[in-house]
Amino acid sequence: MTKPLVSLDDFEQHALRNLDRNALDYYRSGAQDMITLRENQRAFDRVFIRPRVLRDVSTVSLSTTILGQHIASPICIAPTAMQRMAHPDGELATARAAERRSTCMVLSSWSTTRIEDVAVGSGVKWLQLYVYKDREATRRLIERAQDSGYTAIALTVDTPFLGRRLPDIRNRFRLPPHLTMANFVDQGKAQVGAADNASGLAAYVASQIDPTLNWSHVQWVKSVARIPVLVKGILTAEDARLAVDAGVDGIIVSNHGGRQLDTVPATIDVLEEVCRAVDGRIEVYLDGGVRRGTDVFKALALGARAVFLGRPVLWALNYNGEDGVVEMLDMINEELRLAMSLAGCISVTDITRSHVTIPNQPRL
Ligand SMILES: Cc1cc2nc3c(=O)[nH]c(=O)nc-3n(C[C@H](O)[C@H](O)[C@H](O)COP(=O)(O)O)c2cc1C
Ligand SMILES: CCCCCCC(=O)C(=O)O
Repeated sequence: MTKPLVSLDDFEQHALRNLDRNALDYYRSGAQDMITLRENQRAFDRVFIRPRVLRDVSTVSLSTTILGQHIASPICIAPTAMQRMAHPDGELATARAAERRSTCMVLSSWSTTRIEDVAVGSGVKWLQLYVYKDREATRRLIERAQDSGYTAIALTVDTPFLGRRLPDIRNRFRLPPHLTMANFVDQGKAQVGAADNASGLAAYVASQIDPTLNWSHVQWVKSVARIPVLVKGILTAEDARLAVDAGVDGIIVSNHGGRQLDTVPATIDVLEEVCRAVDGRIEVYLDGGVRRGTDVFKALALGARAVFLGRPVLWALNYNGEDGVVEMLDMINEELRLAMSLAGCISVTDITRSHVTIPNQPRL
């Protein structure tokens, strides 16, 4: 008899046995020594919950809103590239699972399924954006997303160059030839082939992505988009203030899952700093290392409106496609519901700073 999966880590263990080396290493790795990658998860263990008791938790609701749109839970899906390496149904399966659980999915610019094909059903969808050297190609992505019903653009700001991911260099990472970066098929930018002594991805980024990325690009994206624009990849109070000044609609506190600059802090360690700088003027979200309902609870207590899951979605896709992602979302949502119940919170707005403590850390 097969053992039931009981935690998000079990989905990863399945993928470790099941995925080919090229895809597994690409999905799993972080940059350089992977210090930030490990910290993202470990840092949650240094935050402790201060539960309140005797508060009638017979009915607990996880529902909330992001940018004014209703979602059933503050656990959403981060953009991850090339999901059809994990399962043949790739991004379409993820979108259907997100819709079944009434949560938000952010589609990567680098999806292996077209923006229009993922725009199925009525689920909340945002498009993650990379700024190409070819500005018209970038403009077309924004326009295609808004024409297809996506309700926000998440501009990734931490990737003017690709982080150095050693396993991908060793493997000479390439996108399997039966797959494409589907949004770019008509523009000759859809293949990521093997490169000599390098990750094919790093070579692609160096040739296509605009390394001059700066705040004027944020203004440009805002001028093209008729939908809200967020910045993904903010880690400091200084940049959070600049983001508010730039008029963006939200910030995703993210270190790209530890895949860009190694040794930057864990996201949960900088969340409060960013939230204080923002001071409620726009919504702040977090991704990176969220694997438990208690992690979600801690992020909400420290100021996040919602959190986004990256790798767990890929492991769940690989495990069982759309149903696998639903199973994974149900698991972490039930963990959150239990954490809220045992901490005396019946709605996400009940979760406050007073529900967590970080021993040995001076309060900001
Ligand atoms: C395989 C993989 C691909 C990713 N692709 C993208 C991407 O295309 N765009 C982006 O902004 N972030 C991308 N990310 C970063 C995620 O959006 C997110 O920041 C990160 O995975 C969160 O950390 P977690 O994996 O620990 O949950 C990717 C992450 C992984 C693991
Ligand atoms: C412009 C950088 C592209 C990176 C592609 C996907 C990604 O974000 C990753 O982490 O891998």
